[in-house]
Amino acid sequence: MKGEAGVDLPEALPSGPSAFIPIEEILEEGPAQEVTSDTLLSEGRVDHINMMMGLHPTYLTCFLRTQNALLQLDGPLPLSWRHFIIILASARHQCSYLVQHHSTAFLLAGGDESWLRGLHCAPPKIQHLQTLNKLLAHRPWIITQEHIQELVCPGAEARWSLAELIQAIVLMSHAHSLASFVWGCGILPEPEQSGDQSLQLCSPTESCSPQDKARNPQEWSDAVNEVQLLMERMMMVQQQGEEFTQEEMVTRFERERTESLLEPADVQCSVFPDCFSRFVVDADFTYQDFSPRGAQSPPTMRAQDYSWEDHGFSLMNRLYGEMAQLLDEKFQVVCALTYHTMAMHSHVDTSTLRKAIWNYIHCIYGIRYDDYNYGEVNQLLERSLKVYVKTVACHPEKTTPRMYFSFWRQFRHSEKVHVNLLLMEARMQAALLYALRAITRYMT
Ligand SMILES: CC(C)C[C@H](N)C(=O)O
Repeated sequence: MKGEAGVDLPEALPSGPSAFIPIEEILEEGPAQEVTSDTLLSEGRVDHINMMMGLHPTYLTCFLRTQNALLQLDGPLPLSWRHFIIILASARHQCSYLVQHHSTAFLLAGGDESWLRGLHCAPPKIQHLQTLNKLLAHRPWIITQEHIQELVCPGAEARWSLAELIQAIVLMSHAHSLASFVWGCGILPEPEQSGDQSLQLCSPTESCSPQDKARNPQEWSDAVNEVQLLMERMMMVQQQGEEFTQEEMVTRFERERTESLLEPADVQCSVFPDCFSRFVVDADFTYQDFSPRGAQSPPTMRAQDYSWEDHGFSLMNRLYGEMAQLLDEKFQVVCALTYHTMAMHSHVDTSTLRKAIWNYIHCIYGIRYDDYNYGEVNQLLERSLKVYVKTVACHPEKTTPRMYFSFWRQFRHSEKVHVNLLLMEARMQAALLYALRAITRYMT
């Protein structure tokens, strides 16, 4: 940018709720008024996360209901503990927004200030959650009944009851997925958080101006054609009546899974700033892809062997009934969410596309649906979208503005936020399924 004297002026730092989405577009698109009136009054004000989710009010309502039940209603864990668990979980994804917000809430709930010096200052019982926190965040498929047993077995020092443990598990996976949302939407610190320099450094400060989006006529018409092409593919997928053998279906799943290994290569752990490392043990432990079909490849979880609807829900219902209902509703709402729009088009059936996104995330987490043809993922999700989805779901802290802007260049921001909702819920469900399966095995 040139000033009057032709001197280069620094671009203004992004302000508002998101580094990726101009505030005007959020206010324009979002039915902020409605949302602020009822749901948010209790919160006192609308924070950046809620403003973003407010682009999808139906979802926001059930999200807040769940979050409120988790953090404020009666439950086995003391309120301050719940905030502390969220801090531990969000630190794994270097999410300063959540660490800071819940540090304040922790103190307000009467938490002991010294715990904020680091995990080692918290009681051993909380420290013992570290392993599960780490696995839930990065490789939930490794969780076994032994991990559960170590925490709840009657002989264990500082033992967890199953009721407490299930609440802690929901809190951790809630925080991990919310960290994905924060990074995926480029959520900026709240005004009162900005003062803390050490945390500010860890937030997405780089932003892209709208000019970075396709603006010249050629690029624009390419973009329009891309949407057209995608819609044609969606129609094709819907009409395909072809039947494939089970073997072919498995091969297609494996192909997607293996190809996803080739996505973001730069996943080496960068420096872990101190504001997070004090809450994290074994910081180098991150998402590790399944090795391509071979010796150590962990077995796929087949959805018909363990699914939320048939297995996870009923176990959770026994151990933490209100939460099971709330989560179930949230999953249903997010899966059904549609405005029948695609960028500049309306009256479109987008179910195949939304399903492909959901199933792709489960595929990255090793969950396979027997009756789903993974060829559809390949036909409907362009490479830049896959890169973005995989990064936000597995390594959210590596999300860059470039990734956000490169996929679906002609779609609305609210549609990209919609992708993030699918992403965070699919991720949360995947992690919960593995944890619940381990509890089932422990109990039987
Ligand atoms: C994620 C988006 C493509 C969703 C689409 N706008 C719909 O309303 O269904």
